[in-house]
Amino acid sequence: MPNGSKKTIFAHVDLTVQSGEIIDITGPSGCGKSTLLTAFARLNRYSTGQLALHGISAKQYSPAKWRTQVAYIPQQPILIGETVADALRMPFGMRIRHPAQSHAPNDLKLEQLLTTLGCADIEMQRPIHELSGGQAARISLARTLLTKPQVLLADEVDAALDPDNAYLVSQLLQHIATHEHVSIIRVRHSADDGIATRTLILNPEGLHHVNQ
Ligand SMILES: Nc1ncnc2c1ncn2[C@@H]1O[C@H](COP(=O)(O)OP(=O)(O)OP(=O)(O)O)[C@@H](O)[C@H]1O
Repeated sequence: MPNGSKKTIFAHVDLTVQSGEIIDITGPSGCGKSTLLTAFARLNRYSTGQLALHGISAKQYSPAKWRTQVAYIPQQPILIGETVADALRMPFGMRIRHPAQSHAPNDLKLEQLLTTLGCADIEMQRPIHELSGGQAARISLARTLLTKPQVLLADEVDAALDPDNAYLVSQLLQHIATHEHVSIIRVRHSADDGIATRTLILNPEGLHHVNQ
């Protein structure tokens, strides 16, 4: 707050997520959904609480190591480099890497990944500034998947997409959850796309079930 005072947006959030689950978090604008996802990713310095992955406390991880396992994907994809291939390989040039990232994948491997993920329509040498919003969103997801996170935090990643591209992104997320056993937590405002295993609503008292 401007005068230095503090305001609690929500409290008492208690959430356990299984491998391969897709959890949707909804709630009115400003209730703290993005704040919650950034807290899970240890990107929010104002949040307090306890996080663990497979029972191992987040305190055992450096923030950077934690984020290789618990990856936050913002609504607006940030792709770095000139081509799709550059953007996909970007994490492999970073100083802090997951062991799975020690070798940058070659072109063949990247092409196989894009095909597997239903992104074969996006050529590897395509300049990233020529990608549509939907294509950029899918490349952003593919890049994150290459680093083999265990949890994906997707912050309204389909909000700005047309129905066809939103459908492709939703299919991609379902594929990741089913075949890679990645746990996915999505913040969404859009209509139910049928892939969530649970939908939770965030309010000042915590997370509550909407369905089931
Ligand atoms: N850096 C900040 N400084 C002060 N207040 C902030 C900051 N970031 C967010 N807030 C406040 O925290 C609250 C939660 O914001 P957050 O973006 O998490 O909400 P949200 O539920 O994701 O909203 P939306 O659905 O509109 O994206 C809001 O009241 C917002 O004004």
